[in-house]
Amino acid sequence: MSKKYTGTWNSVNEHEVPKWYDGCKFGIFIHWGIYSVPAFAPRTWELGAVETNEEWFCNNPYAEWYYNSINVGKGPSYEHHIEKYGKDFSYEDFLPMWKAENWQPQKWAELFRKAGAKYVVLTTKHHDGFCLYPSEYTDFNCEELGPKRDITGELTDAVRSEGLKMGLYYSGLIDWQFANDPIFKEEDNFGNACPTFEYADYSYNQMKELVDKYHPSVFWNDIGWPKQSEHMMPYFLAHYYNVVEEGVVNDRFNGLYHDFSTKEYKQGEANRKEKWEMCRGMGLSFGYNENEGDDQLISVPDLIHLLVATVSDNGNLLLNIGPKPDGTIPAEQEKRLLALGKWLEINGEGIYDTSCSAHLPETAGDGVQLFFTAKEKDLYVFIEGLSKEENTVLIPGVKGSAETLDSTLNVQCEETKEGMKVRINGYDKEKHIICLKVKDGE
Ligand SMILES: C[C@@H]1N[C@H](CNC(=O)c2cc3ccccc3o2)[C@@H](O)[C@H](O)[C@@H]1O
Repeated sequence: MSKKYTGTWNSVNEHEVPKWYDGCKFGIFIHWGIYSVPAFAPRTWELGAVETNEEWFCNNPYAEWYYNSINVGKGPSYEHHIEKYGKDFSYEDFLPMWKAENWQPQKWAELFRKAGAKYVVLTTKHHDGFCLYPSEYTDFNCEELGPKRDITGELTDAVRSEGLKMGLYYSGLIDWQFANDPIFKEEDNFGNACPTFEYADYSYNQMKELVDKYHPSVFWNDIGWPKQSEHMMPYFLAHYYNVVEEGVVNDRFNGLYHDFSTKEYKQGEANRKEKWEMCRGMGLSFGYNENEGDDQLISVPDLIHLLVATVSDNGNLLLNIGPKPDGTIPAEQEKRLLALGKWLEINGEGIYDTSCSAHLPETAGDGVQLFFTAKEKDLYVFIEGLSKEENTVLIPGVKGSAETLDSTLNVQCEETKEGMKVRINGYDKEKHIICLKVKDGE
């Protein structure tokens, strides 16, 4: 019998992070919207690498911020818009160009499964206020306009038919249909956006209709929660957990509450003592950016490193894809998803359903890095930075014997007083990071 929550902080604070979320480790984020039509942003910085001041907002690398990037009236996106579309072409004029004519949600869901992802998070309403579902509270939605399909409903069905969990993203505190002054600095962004009770009611009702219509396993709120409805938060959470027993929420509700904390590119702190999630695009943008071709996206080795380093530190990786307006996924993004899936087919036992090991990451000499995960008493050792076919690596403080998850590798172990010395034969760089299993090694 599932617990019943009441609309009090005491009640909802009893909620625990469900095991499924911790065990999944890898999800797919999807930013798809009107902004996918212009698909333009300058390639500047990773969030968190520089101050989010006027220079950031006038050279925003996030293509999904196109509305604001032209609204600020200066910078590369503004100039691009004037040159390519002209001063009189509005953001909403892109809507008829978003046809999703080649969109096959089942193909997306199959690709996410092959990538080794276990959950998906789709933008249902980003900052531009356009809803990717038939909301009862606005006609500015994708059933009435643009694709003229229930994108959220169709993708939710496809994702669940492939055995993955479905999560929904909602821009809780920025909605340029309600407040569209150009944003030049953080304070405009988080503190003063949408300061009306009308918006607080609207967003509360939309968040509830998303829960009631789609029963999302993850409610991924962004930016913040309207101050005028902060007192309603326990009621929202109680309703969500009563309707979706396995539900989880992130930490972007004005710091009032979270099941898991988040990082975004270089912004945010991760504390391995609590569950956290890293989200980022494959380039510098979440929305599709035509300026980001194969050479500008994160490499496969760096992607595998990011997943291993995140999971070994008690995190999940929520990796974003930015689809094209016709509903196809850019080939350079698909290529990386399939490469990650191939690696996980061999090494996933050391990733999925593991917990943080007592062993901290460390270097093992010759540029070799070690990362650890655990599954009950078993220890998994990830070895990064091998370069030769034959390698000897010392794993400090680890006893017993190890087997490799990659059956094409040959591993011999020797116990020394410093730890386990392993000889690895058959390595090649296409294997990237390898994983050893040490029975009862944790
Ligand atoms: C997933 C991305 N989120 C961006 C907004 N980011 C945040 O609100 C944010 C980033 C962040 C990092 C650490 C802790 C909290 C945080 O909040 C949002 O502006 C982007 O367009 C994209 O949707």
